[in-house]
Amino acid sequence: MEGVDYLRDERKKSEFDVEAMKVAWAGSREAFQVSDRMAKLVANDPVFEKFSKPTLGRKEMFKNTLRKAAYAWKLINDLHLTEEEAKWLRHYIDEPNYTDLQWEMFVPALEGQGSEEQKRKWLPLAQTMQIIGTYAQTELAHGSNVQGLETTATFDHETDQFVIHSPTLTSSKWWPGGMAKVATHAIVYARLIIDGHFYGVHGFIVQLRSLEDHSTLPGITVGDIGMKFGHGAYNTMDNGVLRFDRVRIPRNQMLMRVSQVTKEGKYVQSDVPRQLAYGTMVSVRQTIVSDASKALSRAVCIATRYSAIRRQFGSHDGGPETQVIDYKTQQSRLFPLLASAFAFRFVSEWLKSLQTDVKQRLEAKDFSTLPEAHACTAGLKSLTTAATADGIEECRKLCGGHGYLISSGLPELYAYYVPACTYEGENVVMMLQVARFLVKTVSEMSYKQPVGTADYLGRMAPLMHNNCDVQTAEDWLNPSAIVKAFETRAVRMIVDCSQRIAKFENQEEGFAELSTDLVEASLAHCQLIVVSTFIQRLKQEIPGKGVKQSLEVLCYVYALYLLHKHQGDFLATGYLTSKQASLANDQLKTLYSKVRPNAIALVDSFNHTDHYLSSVLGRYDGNVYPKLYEAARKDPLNDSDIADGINQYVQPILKQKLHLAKL
Ligand SMILES: CCCCCCC/C=C/C(=O)SCCNC(=O)CCNC(=O)[C@H](O)C(C)(C)COP(=O)(O)OP(=O)(O)OC[C@H]1O[C@@H](n2cnc3c(N)ncnc32)[C@H](O)[C@@H]1OP(=O)(O)O
Ligand SMILES: Cc1cc2nc3c(=O)[nH]c(=O)nc-3n(C[C@H](O)[C@H](O)[C@H](O)COP(=O)(O)OP(=O)(O)OC[C@H]3O[C@@H](n4cnc5c(N)ncnc54)[C@H](O)[C@@H]3O)c2cc1C
Repeated sequence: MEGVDYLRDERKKSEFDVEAMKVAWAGSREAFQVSDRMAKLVANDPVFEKFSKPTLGRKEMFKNTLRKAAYAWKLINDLHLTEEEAKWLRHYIDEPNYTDLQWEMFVPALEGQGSEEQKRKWLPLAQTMQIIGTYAQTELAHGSNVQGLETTATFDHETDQFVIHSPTLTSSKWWPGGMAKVATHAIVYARLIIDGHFYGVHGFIVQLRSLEDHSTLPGITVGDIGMKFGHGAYNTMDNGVLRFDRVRIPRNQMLMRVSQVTKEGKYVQSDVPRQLAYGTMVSVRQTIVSDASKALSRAVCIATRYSAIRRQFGSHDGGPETQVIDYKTQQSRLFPLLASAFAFRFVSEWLKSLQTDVKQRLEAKDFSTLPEAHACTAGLKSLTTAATADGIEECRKLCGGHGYLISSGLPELYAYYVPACTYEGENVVMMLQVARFLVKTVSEMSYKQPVGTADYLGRMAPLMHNNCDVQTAEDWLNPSAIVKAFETRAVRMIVDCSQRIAKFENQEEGFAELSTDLVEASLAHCQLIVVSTFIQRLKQEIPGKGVKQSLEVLCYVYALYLLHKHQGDFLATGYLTSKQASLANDQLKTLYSKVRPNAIALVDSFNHTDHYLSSVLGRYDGNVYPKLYEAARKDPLNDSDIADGINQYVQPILKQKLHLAKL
């Protein structure tokens, strides 16, 4: 039998309706149809082929990406694609480029931080790509600490302008995507100075390049920061360095929704919280959570299909060897990742609805849920990107040696994905923001009832004293037993930290001293959110034969895998006995055997095209070995029998007339 037959047989084992599961994964039939249509559009268009990428040099690679982006823009216009369709189209092209910054950061920053007048002027230009923008916040010496940025924007009364300046080498803007070669404009974050007084960091719209000939404008020095991790991966993006030598911009190019500077040089703070100036980061963090499920599902799809095809050991009397997916160890590494992909998918949907709610409230000047939204996006960004980056690497290992080949799709995916742990808020720094929110919530509880994702903190008294009542492995197949375990673990970890911080005279010092424990407590809180969201999702109607049941199994896998992985926390906080933890692990193993027959159908439900996967190991048809051969044959080293350099450097060695005795 060949891989093709193995996958065909696997698909027959499925116990649920795959087409209905595709809809459950996508969120709705409409969402499925849009993403499916765009995936096929990209996969079937030769302009978007990506197999040649690993053999291209940086300049060719960059130019090729520009070509694809231009073609995509033409398609978007010619086919009158909706915003949603255009988003999916760009996603499936699968090459980081300047348009990511344009649509994910530049436009949202204008929308979220611009005044009505500014939006009227700048948004149409950006939305029609008459200007191309980037988000220039990070500097050589400061990324996480936004208030530490050094670039200055000094108000000049006489000319009614701001003077944007990079006073030091370390104030050079460093990292912004699309900035080195493409962007014509940037939203530059700089310290506002009026009459010698500092007014904190604000965003300013600054033109970098001529709209006539694309040359850099006077006072601007801009370039690329150099190659990044991996060969292809993020190197299609021109991350840039930028310096200003007293560049002047009109006063009305400071983003003025949150605060304004008048003609007289008066600083006016609107009646909105200053944190709204960080709003772009919050909205992108939500997108990053959604992207985590896409990247993880992609790696899991490759590793699962290949694990069903790959056979090692266990052959008796010349019979077939064991499919590696049947090894319990393979299942215990792979299936939690499969479950995590679904968990991240559902939590990202929930986070999106939370954001929509916050946006509506902000418009009505209700800022009460802003801290929670910040904590949720920061924490879930951190949790999902860390787990996805680790998960992709685990999938590579699950594919053995072939996983290390570029043609497996996994090394490129990993190199492309890992910076998500750093950009848009370094993961530990983000978890500390969650910790700040939790500690503050606990400290305010005597007069303010916690709500939303923190409401369980309001049930502190019972949660601090109850014990788990699970007695058999089956008892763990109970959503309320699971939620209670996760709530109790989180509450006890948070309260423990809060109590220890309270003993410090200086609370900030206490926070710093306990930061390692605080990060763990924040992770426990965020895991509770993911687990609860998965459980809540299952309470909704989910049509299709066996779909809900399969998702229930995955939900339990996700929760009990976390419980097993972090059993130290669960035991240390005293809620579980070691017997109960061990019963959870027994149940987990039973659940793996329920996932097993559905594994291939579950990864088919992601609806990933072969183009998107770009993996010989993850091919839908399972025709792995012949295609591995074919991909290898295409390597430039195989163009000729005698490679360049052999005659020059190898033959002379071979032809030496040295005698062994003389060596
Ligand atoms: C999917 C497409 C991908 C596109 C490509 C991605 C390209 C990448 C782009 C980038 O990376 S852009 C640069 C991103 N940079 C960051 O994310 C920087 C991270 N740092 C920060 O966000 C902040 O500086 C900080 C770490 C949150 C600290 O901020 P600051 O020092 O100003 O504040 P604090 O004094 O700590 O906090 C004050 C107060 O405000 C709360 N808060 C902080 N941020 C927010 C927010 N975004 N929304 C609401 N509230 C916020 C914070 O918790 C404090 O609250 P209290 O404790 O006072 O209640
Ligand atoms: C691929 C890529 C694309 C990017 N694109 C953009 C872009 O378009 N625009 C833009 O403006 N920026 C961009 N960035 C920059 C990115 O946002 C920053 O790198 C990120 O915010 C992290 O900041 P940093 O580099 O200063 O890390 P640092 O803060 O220097 O982190 C270094 C270490 O210090 C630790 N640390 C820092 N502060 C604390 C603390 N308070 N407590 C405990 N530990 C701490 C961190 O956990 C980390 O381990 C990009 C970065 C990458 C990698």
